[in-house]
Amino acid sequence: MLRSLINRRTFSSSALRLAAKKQHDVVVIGGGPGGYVAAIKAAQLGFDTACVEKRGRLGGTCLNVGCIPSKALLNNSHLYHQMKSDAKNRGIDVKGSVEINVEQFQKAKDTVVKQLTGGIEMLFKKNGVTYYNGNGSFEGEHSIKVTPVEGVEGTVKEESILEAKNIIVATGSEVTPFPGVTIDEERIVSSTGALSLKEIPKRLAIIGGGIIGLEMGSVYSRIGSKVTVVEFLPKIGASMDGEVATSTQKFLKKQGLDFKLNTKVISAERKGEVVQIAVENAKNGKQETIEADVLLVAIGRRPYVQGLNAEKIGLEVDKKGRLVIDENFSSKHSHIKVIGDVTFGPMLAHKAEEEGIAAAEILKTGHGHVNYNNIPSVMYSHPEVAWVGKTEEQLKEAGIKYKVGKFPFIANSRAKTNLDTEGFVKIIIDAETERLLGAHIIGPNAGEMIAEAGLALEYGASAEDVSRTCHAHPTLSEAFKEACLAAFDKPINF
Ligand SMILES: Cc1cc2nc3c(=O)[nH]c(=O)nc-3n(C[C@H](O)[C@H](O)[C@H](O)COP(=O)(O)OP(=O)(O)OC[C@H]3O[C@@H](n4cnc5c(N)ncnc54)[C@H](O)[C@@H]3O)c2cc1C
Ligand SMILES: NC(=O)c1ccc[n+]([C@@H]2O[C@H](COP(=O)([O-])OP(=O)(O)OC[C@H]3O[C@@H](n4cnc5c(N)ncnc54)[C@H](O)[C@@H]3O)[C@@H](O)[C@H]2O)c1
Repeated sequence: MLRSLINRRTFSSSALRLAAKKQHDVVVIGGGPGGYVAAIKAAQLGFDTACVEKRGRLGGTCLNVGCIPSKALLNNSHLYHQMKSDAKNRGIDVKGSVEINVEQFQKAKDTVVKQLTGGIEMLFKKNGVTYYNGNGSFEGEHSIKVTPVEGVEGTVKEESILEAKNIIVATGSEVTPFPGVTIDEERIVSSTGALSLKEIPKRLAIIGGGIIGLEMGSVYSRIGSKVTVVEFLPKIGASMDGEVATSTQKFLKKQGLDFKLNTKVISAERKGEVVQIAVENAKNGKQETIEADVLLVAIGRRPYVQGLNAEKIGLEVDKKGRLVIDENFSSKHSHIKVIGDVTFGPMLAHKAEEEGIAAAEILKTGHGHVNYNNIPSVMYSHPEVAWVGKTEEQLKEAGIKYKVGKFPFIANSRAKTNLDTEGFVKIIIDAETERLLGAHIIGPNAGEMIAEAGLALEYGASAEDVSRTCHAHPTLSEAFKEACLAAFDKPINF
């Protein structure tokens, strides 16, 4: 009896020792741009940090099925399109035909995804972050259960409990389903399926003229699909400035995309190898059926909390399914922070990353900051569309007086040299102080140029401050300087 008691004691103390091994200062659930950045920052700030990720690869939606693979397809489809339709004009004679090799097109994308996701594992090792390849769920306010995920390579072999002083939830988002439409990722696809099509569809229909619809529409239109975008609203481009959205639609139309705005999808059904989409014009009630080889459903994304067991500790969820937090990213339990797509704000990788850094800093110092007025958006079409700060519509609604300066790329020497002159820079400044309030760019490399606007906004620069800053010649960014000049005075070159 005594012996078995002693044995039991020995067992329970060794069990305690095991549990002690799995204690961490910070446990991050989710290894996307929000979670992995938060984990690295927390480790750099001196916390013993762990990150739990269930998909078997770090990097989240962004690196695996989002930003990175879509940009690979966008870049390579643009090159193909240029070689095919623009090379001759530039004095490049292509002998023989230019063809898309779908297998290699996909492989090039998969290679970069593998390299970048593997790179995060290396960064974890370098910064001392412990990586648990499994599902994380709440067992208690300070404990996370890690369980193996069936079918996932390298998943943990057995269940374990992590005790954490602090927890950061970064479980991201998933595709919003269209009621009544079954996604089979073959003929009716989400963005994930659209990134891995084995054949180029002759006809691609897209529900949703937001960023995913327009980026994927650009890819497939360039490589030969007839693309039709069905959008419920009178404008495309989700949160784009109205004038910019109209111009964007024009250049995409010129590239061959068809748009059905103010149009409601009534049903969509796969019939063998064809998808039939019944739509109705919201203005005149006219109904028609669109046939497509592939239908992409891209009507937005919704927060993802499946398998998290958030209800066990009473984490609050709002009507849109977002985990509710205060201005310090705190849930109702102040040691549990929430960041990225699973909570409020734009669903963007760089927004999630900023929050990851700020949340880790708050844990360390009590202070951390994200400027939600200065989160850039980029659509990686060609030309690119990028914007930051306020749109004209927002300023009108807020009753703020403003002035606008515009400069077209047709008057920019670098754009002309590159035979790439579509678009303009539009700067919005406060009518009185002339401080930058917003910048909206359609043009080559707009996504890089928008960083200058971000810096100007962050430091409260006026249009004159920017225009008095020497910009190299000949560069596209001179168009940004000229638009600033135009906003408070007159441009030089137009
Ligand atoms: C096609 C597409 C293109 C995009 N392009 C861009 C772009 O160009 N630029 C941009 O800024 N944004 C882009 N986005 C949006 C961007 O991907 C997201 O905003 C970003 O990934 C959000 O980061 P996150 O860390 O909040 O969530 P996610 O990246 O979704 O990561 C969350 C991770 O948590 C894991 N997880 C969830 N629950 C658990 C659990 N219980 N246990 C363990 N792990 C869990 C998930 O497996 C996932 O890997 C794109 C999205 C899509 C779909
Ligand atoms: N380059 C980038 O930064 C990038 C690229 C891709 C995705 N993302 C992010 O991913 C998220 C999801 O992208 P998304 O394009 O799916 O969403 P989105 O919110 O950008 O656009 C969805 C579009 O679908 C329309 N829509 C909604 N319901 C509809 C219906 N029933 N019928 C027709 N149209 C309908 C909306 O009006 C909107 O224009 C976004 O938050 C976006 O910021 C970013």
